[in-house]
Amino acid sequence: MTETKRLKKNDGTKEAVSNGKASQIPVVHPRYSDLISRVKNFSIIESTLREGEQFANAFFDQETKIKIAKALDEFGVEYIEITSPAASEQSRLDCIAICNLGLKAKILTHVRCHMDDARIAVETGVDGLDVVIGTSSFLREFSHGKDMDYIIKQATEVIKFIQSKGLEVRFSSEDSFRSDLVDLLNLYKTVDKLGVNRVGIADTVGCADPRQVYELVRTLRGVVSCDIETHFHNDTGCAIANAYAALEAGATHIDTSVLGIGERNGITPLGGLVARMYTADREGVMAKYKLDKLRDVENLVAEAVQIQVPFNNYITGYCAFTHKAGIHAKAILNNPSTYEILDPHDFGMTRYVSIGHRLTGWNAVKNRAQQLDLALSDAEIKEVTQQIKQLADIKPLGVEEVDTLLRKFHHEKTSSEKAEDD
Ligand SMILES: CC(=O)SCCNC(=O)CCNC(=O)[C@H](O)C(C)(C)COP(=O)(O)OP(=O)(O)OC[C@H]1O[C@@H](n2cnc3c(N)ncnc32)[C@H](O)[C@@H]1OP(=O)(O)O
Ligand SMILES: O=C(O)CCC(=O)C(=O)O
Ligand SMILES: [Zn+2]
Repeated sequence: MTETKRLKKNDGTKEAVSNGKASQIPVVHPRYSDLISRVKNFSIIESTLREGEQFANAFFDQETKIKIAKALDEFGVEYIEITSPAASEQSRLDCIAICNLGLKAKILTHVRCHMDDARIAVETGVDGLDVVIGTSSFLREFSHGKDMDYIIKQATEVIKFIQSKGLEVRFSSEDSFRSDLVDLLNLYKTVDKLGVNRVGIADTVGCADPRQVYELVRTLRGVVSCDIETHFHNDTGCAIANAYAALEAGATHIDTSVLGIGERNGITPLGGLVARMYTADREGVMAKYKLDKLRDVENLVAEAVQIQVPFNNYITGYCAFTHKAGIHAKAILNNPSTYEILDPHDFGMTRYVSIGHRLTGWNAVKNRAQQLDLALSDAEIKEVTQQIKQLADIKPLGVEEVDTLLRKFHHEKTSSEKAEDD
């Protein structure tokens, strides 16, 4: 495997070169440039320590929670959301411990729309409470059994109580996309008038698509004056696209978790959201977040919940910046922007051009020979490429095997040239 070395200038792109590593990032503008878009001005509510604790494998002891909270803070997320202190005594103690860390990120806890939970939560030292209650007919009937009038009454009491403690309050409807729109807007209008900091929309079952998200958030944007938080489950693979659509429509806050962990198959992953937002506003995202810390926080969480970082993970997956086919390899070696929208170096990652397989082309082999300082003509490189392909038709070769073959080939060529000269 080989780091790219050669560069060619390509007009119309920005070029940055260091140690043979080139990045030519095309300037990609968000599709919607209208004034309500918050694509360039959003905050992350990082919920690994709340939604993430709902992941099947998650058991976070206090030490682990603290490590994760510190790593998220270091990365630069604006908010860290933690499990309700009403869940258990240890959850309450952990909540207090995290509040006492003095992190830059604001600490929120997530509670049912219930005075019992709110009373416990306001005593923990959090900066704010994320209050939630189901509004779809499914949840009204089968979860809490309350009608909309009751929800409004309960919400009013809980919100006023939290405000009386001087804390930030967000009010959210669970299962928003299967809730009645009139009910929903009526509820949000009421809580907006009460002066909540944010209202939240949650795609609790992962049923929404980006167009539905855009329409609902845009409608809501016209109805409330407070900030709008959004939360997307990934059951049907739309969690990142939905988050982006929400921002385009004027949402201000996006919920994430590291590697997307959460109930069932989880929510918008932090890394995936960052990848998406970077393509829309590279400078803004690089200024807000320490992108080279992403891998550390993902490794930390992966270890804590005993999973592997998926091979195709956004940014940090082991092959996220590996280029294999000959056509790709040639172009990448000339200009990485040909097949990369993310510059690996911005994330502390490295690009690889994989050789030693039957899809290898002579340009990639030439690059490797140059790295090994083996002077070979183009014709010779093409000859040895055929040898590599023949062997790789039987089984792929490791980089060491390719190197050995190249060295041997070079040695034979130079020895025979020398013999001819003598
Ligand atoms: C979509 C989401 O992810 S929302 C966040 C989910 N998070 C959690 O559930 C946090 C962890 N949960 C827990 O530890 C427990 O469920 C607790 C402490 C919150 C409640 O525990 P229990 O009192 O034993 O109740 P249980 O979990 O069986 O049922 C939930 C109760 O909350 C009620 N409820 C459910 N949602 C809400 C809500 N948003 N607001 C108010 N009450 C609610 C239900 O009606 C039920 O009440 P019941 O005791 O009268 O039947
Ligand atoms: O509080 C919220 O907005 C979201 C709650 C939640 O996890 C969900 O609805 O999936
Ligand atoms: Zn959720």
